[in-house]
Amino acid sequence: MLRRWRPRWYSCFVWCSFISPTEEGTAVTEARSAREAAARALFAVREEGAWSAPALRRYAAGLSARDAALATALTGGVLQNRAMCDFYLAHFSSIRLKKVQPRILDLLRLAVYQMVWLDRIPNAAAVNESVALARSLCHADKRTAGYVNGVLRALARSIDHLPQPDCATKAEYYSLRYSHPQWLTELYLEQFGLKQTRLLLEADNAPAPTVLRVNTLRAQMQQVQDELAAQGIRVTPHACIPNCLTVSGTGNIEKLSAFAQGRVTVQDGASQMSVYALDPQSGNRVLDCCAAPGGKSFFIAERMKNTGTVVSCDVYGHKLEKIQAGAERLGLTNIQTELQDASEFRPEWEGKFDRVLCDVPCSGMGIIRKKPEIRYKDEKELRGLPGIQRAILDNACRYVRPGGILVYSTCTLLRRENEEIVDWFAQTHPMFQKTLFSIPVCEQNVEGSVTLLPHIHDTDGFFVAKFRKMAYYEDDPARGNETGGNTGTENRRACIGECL
Ligand SMILES: C[S@@+](CC[C@H](N)C(=O)[O-])C[C@H]1O[C@@H](n2cnc3c(N)ncnc32)[C@H](O)[C@@H]1O
Repeated sequence: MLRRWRPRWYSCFVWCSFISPTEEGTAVTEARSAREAAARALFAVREEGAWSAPALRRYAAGLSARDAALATALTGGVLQNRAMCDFYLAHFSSIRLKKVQPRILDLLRLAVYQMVWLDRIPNAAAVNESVALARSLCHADKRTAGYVNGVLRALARSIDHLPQPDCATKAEYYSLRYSHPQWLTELYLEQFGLKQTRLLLEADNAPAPTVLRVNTLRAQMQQVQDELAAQGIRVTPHACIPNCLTVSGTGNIEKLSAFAQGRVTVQDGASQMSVYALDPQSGNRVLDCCAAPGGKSFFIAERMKNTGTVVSCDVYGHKLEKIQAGAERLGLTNIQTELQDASEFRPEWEGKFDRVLCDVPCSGMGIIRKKPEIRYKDEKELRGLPGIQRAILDNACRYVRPGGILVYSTCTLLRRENEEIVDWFAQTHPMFQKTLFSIPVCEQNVEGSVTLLPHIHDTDGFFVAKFRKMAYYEDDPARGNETGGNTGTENRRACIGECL
């Protein structure tokens, strides 16, 4: 029997309020109850591929804070336990789940989650509400409503002796128990082994901390901490990352004066680590080639004390507006946005940047804690990512000046998008050497690359690799060919072999 979890209202609310300030939704019908908001959000995730957090923000807009928190808990709970919900439903349903209307199945899951995982909601309320929602949101006829009622009442009668999973393999069991797709569980087992995989999957279904990074150009950490505490927000300095506060009970962060007036940015610790690895210096010229919505560009610009230039690119024009709005809010004038495909060469940028950050598009499997629906993305659609990542890295490395720094990062944990990419890069670009670096969340120095894990570092799952481009001898004839891209062994022999 699974442990019956108490709803964690408080963490759920934090999760709800984590919504990126730049994510916008279109006008939609506001729900009249927490369960309706949750149901509509689940429909939007499955039918439109929407992110649950902004969908919820839209549907729960007219609800009280308490009901909005319940809607968040229900939506997150179903997404985190969908496979287990289906396992129970399959046991009590007379119809194969594949044959059940998808929206009806969402409503059944919503009820099962309340009945099995939450202990403050009476089973009868969960059943009746789902039947009512089947009528109001799915126009269920008498037969369908009877089916929903029948399945859920049968489950309610067996609530204290529910069936147990009986799986042939660990991958199958973990996949079911933690509701992660089997392909992902298998890859994790291969990469991390049994114990670490279990801890990782568990962490993926746990609430994530909300980290605010203080904009030290505008305020000191203590000042912001006092300001937030005075507003009744639970706030503590981050255990190891400088100028960061871990907060809860914030409500909508965008509405806080500290946020609106640019004293803080919401940024997970992991995301900050690629900037620590990049180590931008005052006066540098930095290229952030996949920059939107801009979190890392902002931190780079702040670390450069608003000097030098950060060229922040994205392939989508509308996303550049988000970077511009964020820079304005934070008072950063050294950010310049450019619409640019990072895999297409800009000759005038060749060798012109002190630092280049490739925070590439990725499968996002490291941020399942914050976006639980990511796990349900179609694996086939993710297979093209390594090709895109290689093309971006292969091109962007050409912009690094000799002696300059190149950082590659992703918010995923899949080896094919991380280690395999940087190993390929190191082999095919001998001008670039993996470099030792230190970051606040790791006690030891990092040798070339690091994978951050939610259950170990209490950050998003993240990967960072750092390279330095070697320089040539002044009198070397090969110097004219210092593109860094596809440099051959001949050129490598001509390198100083040491970083400037
Ligand atoms: C992981 S996100 C970057 C997050 C960003 N660095 C931050 O910290 O806010 C990847 C970004 O790359 C952009 N992107 C995807 N393909 C790209 C390409 N070929 N060239 C440039 N940007 C691209 C996406 O639009 C997305 O905004």
